[in-house]
Amino acid sequence: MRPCEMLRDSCRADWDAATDHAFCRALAAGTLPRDRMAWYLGQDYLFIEEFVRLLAAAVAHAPSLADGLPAARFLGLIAGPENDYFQRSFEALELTPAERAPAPSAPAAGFMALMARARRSGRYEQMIAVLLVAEWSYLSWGERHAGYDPALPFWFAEWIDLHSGPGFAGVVAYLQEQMDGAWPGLDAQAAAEAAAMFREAVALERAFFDAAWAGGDSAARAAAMTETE
Ligand SMILES: Cc1ncc(CO)c(N)n1
Ligand SMILES: Cc1ncsc1CCO
Repeated sequence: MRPCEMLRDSCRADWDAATDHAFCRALAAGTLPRDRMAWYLGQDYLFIEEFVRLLAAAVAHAPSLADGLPAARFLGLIAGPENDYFQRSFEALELTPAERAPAPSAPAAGFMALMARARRSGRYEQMIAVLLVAEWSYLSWGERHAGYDPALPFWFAEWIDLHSGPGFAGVVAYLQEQMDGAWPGLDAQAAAEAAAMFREAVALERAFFDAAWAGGDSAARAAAMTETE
């Protein structure tokens, strides 16, 4: 089995929950309430900066130019069309200033910390582990919903487009190859650290969709109130 498949299978329950989530099913069906999409986009945009820094670090640490170029091209997609998607969606969904710059939820804060840790490790395989989870898990749900109703509003339709199709599948295949290529050269400790990062990232993907589906801050507030009652 490929190392990347072995990693995925080591956290299969979280993987399956993250890649076939009720949040994504509602998004693709067009039934996701506006407030939940606004919460999700506001939270997701909080860590695009850490993501860009991490991806740039992977480019810097790639073993060769050929290994780094696909990541460099993908960086252009995030900095361009994906960033534009966020700005247009913020406008169309009329996000308030508070919704645009929310306090990070626990999973969003967890992602920011994990991405910073992977970047600062200086270890290419740790960087690739976090990037691979982010993109592979999103391709897995995106492909599931690529046949959406063309009447879907653009803030749902383009989020699926960004995470499906041959171009994005190529990004994921590249990240899988980078992980598989690095794996045989790792000692036991380095392999264990990269695997732990992979699993932590998958658990965070699941927790992030759970929080977005539960209603984000309103659910968190309700839970906090119940706790203090
Ligand atoms: C939480 C999260 N994971 C993955 C992606 C796709 O890169 C995203 N936009 N947000
Ligand atoms: C926007 C964003 N949020 C978390 S990761 C990321 C970039 C990859 O889609």
